[in-house]
Amino acid sequence: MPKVLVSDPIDQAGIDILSQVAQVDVNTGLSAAELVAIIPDYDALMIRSGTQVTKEIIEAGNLLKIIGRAGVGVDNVDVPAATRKGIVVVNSPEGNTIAAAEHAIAMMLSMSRHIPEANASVKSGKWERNRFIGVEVYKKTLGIVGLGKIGSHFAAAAKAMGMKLLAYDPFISAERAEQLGCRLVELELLMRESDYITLHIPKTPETLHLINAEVLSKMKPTARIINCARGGIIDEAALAEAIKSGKIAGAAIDVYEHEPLEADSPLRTVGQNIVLTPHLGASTAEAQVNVAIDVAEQIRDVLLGLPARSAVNIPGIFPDSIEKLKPYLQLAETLGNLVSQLAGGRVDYLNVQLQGELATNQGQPVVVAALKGLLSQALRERVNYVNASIEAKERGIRVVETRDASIRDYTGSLHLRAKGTLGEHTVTGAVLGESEIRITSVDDFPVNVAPTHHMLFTLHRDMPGIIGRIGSQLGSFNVNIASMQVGRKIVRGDAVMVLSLDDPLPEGILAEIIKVPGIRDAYTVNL
Ligand SMILES: NC(=O)c1ccc[n+]([C@@H]2O[C@H](COP(=O)([O-])OP(=O)(O)OC[C@H]3O[C@@H](n4cnc5c(N)ncnc54)[C@H](O)[C@@H]3O)[C@@H](O)[C@H]2O)c1
Ligand SMILES: O=C(O)[C@H](O)COP(=O)(O)O
Repeated sequence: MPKVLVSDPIDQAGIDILSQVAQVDVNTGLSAAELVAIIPDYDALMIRSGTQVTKEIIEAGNLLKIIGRAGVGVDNVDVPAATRKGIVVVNSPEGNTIAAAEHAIAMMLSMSRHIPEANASVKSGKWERNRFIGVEVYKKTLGIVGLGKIGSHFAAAAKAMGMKLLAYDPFISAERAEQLGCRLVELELLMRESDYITLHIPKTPETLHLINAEVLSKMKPTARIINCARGGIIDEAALAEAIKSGKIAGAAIDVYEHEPLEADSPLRTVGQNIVLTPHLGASTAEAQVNVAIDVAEQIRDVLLGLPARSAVNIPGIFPDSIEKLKPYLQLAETLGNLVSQLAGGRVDYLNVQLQGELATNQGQPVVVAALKGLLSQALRERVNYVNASIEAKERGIRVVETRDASIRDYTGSLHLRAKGTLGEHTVTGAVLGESEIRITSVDDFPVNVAPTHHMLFTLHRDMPGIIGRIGSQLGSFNVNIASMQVGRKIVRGDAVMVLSLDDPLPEGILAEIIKVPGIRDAYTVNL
């Protein structure tokens, strides 16, 4: 039974799903060294934002197949290191969207009406009505930085509260922003014109300290900023200084550059114009059930050998297309493996052509599958859908994807051309019915054969007696032929022979086959 380590608090709903297929160990609060020590025993790791999944932990995880982040942000996972090791990283992109947006809205209103201090004041026995005069958000301008899932939900609620909306998001079209009632502007204008600024962007090298002293200095002295996205997007020292010096009116912060927030953080000294919560954006009962189920299901699927629907490091495989593409991924992998053996291993060029109906599909997953097959002879089980592209790049394989929807020999077909130490070779394949894979051409000679474990391909002159001679040769080595097919373009010209064998070809027999008169070349292939 596979083993799953759960190293952050996860809702029981997720544990129950995992327990059906794995031994689940919940062990929270581990140090990095403790994790490095125990991770070699585990096939999967399930986390929230509390566990820093470093390169050292990933490298120690020799059985690890998947890291599941029960939430959105994967900035606490060294994703490149996981990709390199072929470990799929999944998250729950939508499970806590509403929770995070509602928390940001709550932070905006709390800060505007001094709710945290008023609450503390009443609980301490006071009745200070004049001390807590707030401001309204109605008719104020809200600047949303990052108009993705959470930013969009905030926009809808803010619009309903009568706010005017600006948005900065270089990856969103003006039309989309308009649909959400936002005017898309540059960051500087947003900082200058907004009364409230709310951040909903990922933490990346580009967004680290995006909101620094200079950017804060553009804000109105009456403006307030909310960060329920990620710590580190705002420079905390600069923020504390801007509020203390009256350059801006206040801030509401849920996330910090270092979590838990250090005891001596400058943010703790700002006083009443800042509202701080301990990373509670996703902490609702509903969101925790959503993310736990979402990620546990993906871990379960990957442990069962099925694809994950929200993998962050498998390029371009979208959940709704996985089912439809599955037989073509298998076809691409088989053809990649076949063409690499025909081309003699060390391939330096691969062209993947999607033909017919397949040409209208996402190409990237098919290309990745072809690369996985291509590299499988060299890397065996070390190559998978996660690291195939990186491994190919590192080996200097030039990969070109082309499409030709006009080729209609089959509903959809795939043509691979590879150049390696044995020259350039091509193979084509198609899927018949639901999932039957066929090799439909080899070096542009038409055939129609199902791939099998042990195969022999020959290039020969189409002349009488040659098939018999090959059959006798194989017979003399006690190799049984399961099926045989010849493909030719013209009578008595060149032809290919494709034989499926029940046994692997013994050492030395290929050299004998090549000696048969009329045989130009012969290749053994193990799929
Ligand atoms: N506080 C919490 O507990 C909590 C909960 C959930 C999510 N989050 C965080 O909220 C953030 C947003 O999550 P989401 O689900 O809306 O993500 P999302 O991917 O749907 O949206 C992010 C948006 O940011 C935009 N963006 C990326 N780089 C940008 C840049 N440099 N400048 C401006 N815009 C940029 C993207 O185009 C996208 O539209 C993430 O950082 C996530 O980790 C925090
Ligand atoms: O990115 C997220 O999903 C949030 O930051 C939530 O983090 P958490 O799971 O640790 O609450």
